[in-house]
Amino acid sequence: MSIQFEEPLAGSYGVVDSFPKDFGYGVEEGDIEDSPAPSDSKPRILLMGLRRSGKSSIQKVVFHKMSPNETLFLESTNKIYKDDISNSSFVNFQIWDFPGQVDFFDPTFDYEMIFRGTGALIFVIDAQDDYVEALGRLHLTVSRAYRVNPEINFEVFIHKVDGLSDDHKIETQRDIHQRANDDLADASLDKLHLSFYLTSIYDHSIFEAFSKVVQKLIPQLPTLENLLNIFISNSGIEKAFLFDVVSKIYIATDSSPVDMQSYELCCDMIDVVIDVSCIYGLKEDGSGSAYDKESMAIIKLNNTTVLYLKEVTKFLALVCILREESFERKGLIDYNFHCFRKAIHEVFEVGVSVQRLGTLQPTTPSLKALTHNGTPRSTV
Ligand SMILES: Nc1nc2c(ncn2[C@@H]2O[C@H](COP(=O)(O)OP(=O)(O)OP(=O)(O)O)[C@@H](O)[C@H]2O)c(=O)[nH]1
Repeated sequence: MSIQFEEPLAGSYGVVDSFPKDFGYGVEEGDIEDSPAPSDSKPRILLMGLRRSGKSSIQKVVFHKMSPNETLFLESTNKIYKDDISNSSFVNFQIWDFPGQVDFFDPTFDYEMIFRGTGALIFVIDAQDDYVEALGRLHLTVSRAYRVNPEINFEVFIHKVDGLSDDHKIETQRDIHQRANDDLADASLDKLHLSFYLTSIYDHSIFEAFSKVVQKLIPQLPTLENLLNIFISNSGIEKAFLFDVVSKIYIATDSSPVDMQSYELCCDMIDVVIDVSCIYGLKEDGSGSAYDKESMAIIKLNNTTVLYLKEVTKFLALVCILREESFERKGLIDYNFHCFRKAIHEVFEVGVSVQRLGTLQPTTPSLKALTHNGTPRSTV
């Protein structure tokens, strides 16, 4: 495997650990609050579930580069933990990690206000534990939330599946799916749609699941998908992902199916590029950024596959997989990329200026007027 980095590499040696975990991408350290401030207008993703189901671990691993083993030492959350993920002009949301024992009957817990501004509610179920109690909690939570705000996307993470065999995973998913939907049908809540994902922090499944949750909250998704389709079909590329570099969640991909291996390969490429850049790319005094306008890398694998990464915006990178033969027309690919990048910037600029005009606030109601594939739907 030959690796060709075109990142300007300064001669300094740094230590990866010295690299700030959020590397200046605007992710603020979370603040701990007793009660949420009503002025919070950013769309919210809520992480709920029983104690020790893995909520804080998910948040730390996906958004703060914590290694899965370190989560063993996480202490139990006993207040709502708000994490501002302002990592791009349109993926601009907050994650609220709830303590396991949220009590809906506690008068100080203003769940109506919380659910009203929520884009997605992720309910985490520990698949290695007996999940009967979790299912009861799931039903109580989603039915309450749905009554307050029927536009919330309800996402169920069947979590910690690393401990289960493949057969057991499928059986657990089927069983949880069946029981949760039966409970909803009994309560005449058939319109409430739950999406299920099998997840673990020990592999890429948690990033994949989070990618899908976030994509549903991006109004520009159909435009991004279209741009990616046009780009790959004119450049002989097999698969392209638009990645949020900090979290490694992909905010869009072309419309060909995603296979887990390609996604993992692209995630690994981001890790390699950022790590090498941190060690060799920063200035001697440690200043500079591991990811900037000049960031790009080409990795040729021994199976005639080429990986191609380029900076799109401060937060986003395009990562593509293509055959060696197609890469012979690198000039064409670079030119098409230039046009693609320009188009993406225009999409963002329009988004920002529309927000400035006040016609589209990044609040849940406008985000919710979308179907799962991002196309507009009439509100219920
Ligand atoms: N095997 C396995 N263990 C996990 C996974 N995710 C989290 N854990 C472990 O589950 C335990 C509880 O994780 P937390 O993230 O603290 O759980 P929590 O839901 O935030 O707990 P509370 O703060 O008490 O509500 C930790 O020991 C984690 O290491 C996973 O995907 N697989």
